[in-house]
Amino acid sequence: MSTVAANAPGAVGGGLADVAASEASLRRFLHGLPGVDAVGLEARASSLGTRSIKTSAKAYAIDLAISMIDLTTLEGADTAGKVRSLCTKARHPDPSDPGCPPVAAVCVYPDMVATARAAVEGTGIHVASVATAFPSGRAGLPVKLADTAEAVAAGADEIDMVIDRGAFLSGRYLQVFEEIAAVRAACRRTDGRPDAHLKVIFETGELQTYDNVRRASWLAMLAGADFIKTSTGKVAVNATPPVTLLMLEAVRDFHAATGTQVGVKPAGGIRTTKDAMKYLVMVNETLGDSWLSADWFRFGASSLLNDLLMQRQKLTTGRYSGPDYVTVD
Ligand SMILES: O=C[C@H](O)COP(=O)(O)O
Repeated sequence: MSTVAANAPGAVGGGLADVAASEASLRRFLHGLPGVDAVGLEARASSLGTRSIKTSAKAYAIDLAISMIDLTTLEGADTAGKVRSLCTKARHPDPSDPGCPPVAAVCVYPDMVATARAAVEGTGIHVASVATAFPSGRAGLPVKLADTAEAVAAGADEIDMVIDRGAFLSGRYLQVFEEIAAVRAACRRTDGRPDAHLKVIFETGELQTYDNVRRASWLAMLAGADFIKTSTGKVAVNATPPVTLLMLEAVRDFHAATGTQVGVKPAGGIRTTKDAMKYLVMVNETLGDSWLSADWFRFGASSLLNDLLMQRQKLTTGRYSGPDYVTVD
């Protein structure tokens, strides 16, 4: 068992269920996690990024990466037409090749969920929606729960919530825990359809330290997150390999301590096939095969799909078709 898992109360008989019994116990637990060795973490992330994937392994990895994309549009200027065209692309990323897999999900604002739902109905592609006053998280809990409920009622399969970074950085961990648990409860449905899955976004570019990323990961998983997600894509620093590796390791340790499997979604700024391959190597090396599917790993990205399609075409035909081959986002 890893150092973190060995340090977890569940692993030493204390019971993880009691960790959030009070602000003091939650703080004691989160601050009792081992400090992150930044040099070691960055070296590990960098060495995993040098692995080369070629030929048939590359073809497999490109299709896997496509199938793991949450194809995203999160702009103030989004229209129903733009969302419908995103959904068309999500269903048939390469219209000339029926063998090209669809993406995992489309990710939109809550008011666009109904449009997206209608456009992907029956395809198996999920509709994900950002909620809880995305991207800042600056609203009271009733507003955040209404935001979530609107998206779930309109047919979202997945909710991507942002944490209150102000509360987290002020050390009000129980408030963040309770907010996540309340949003998790708002993801439930009473009409027999499966509950929406909850992805918890940390906005790691605002969390200041690797130690905080490790604490946020454990906090979110303890509160019931189905996935932990790095970023909104709306700040200067979004997903990075070291931060994602740290979150993968937290997921591994949480699984060792509790038996619960949690997914990971790096998001923001992932634009090239080369980058996507690095992330897949990290998942494989840290968590293994069981996480190498869209059920447990996603890329949150608006333009990565285009580069994957260009590389896919290159492998199939031996030449690049150029950016005009893929549809403009
Ligand atoms: O969650 C996904 C991000 O908002 C997309 O970011 P991106 O446009 O940098 O790919």
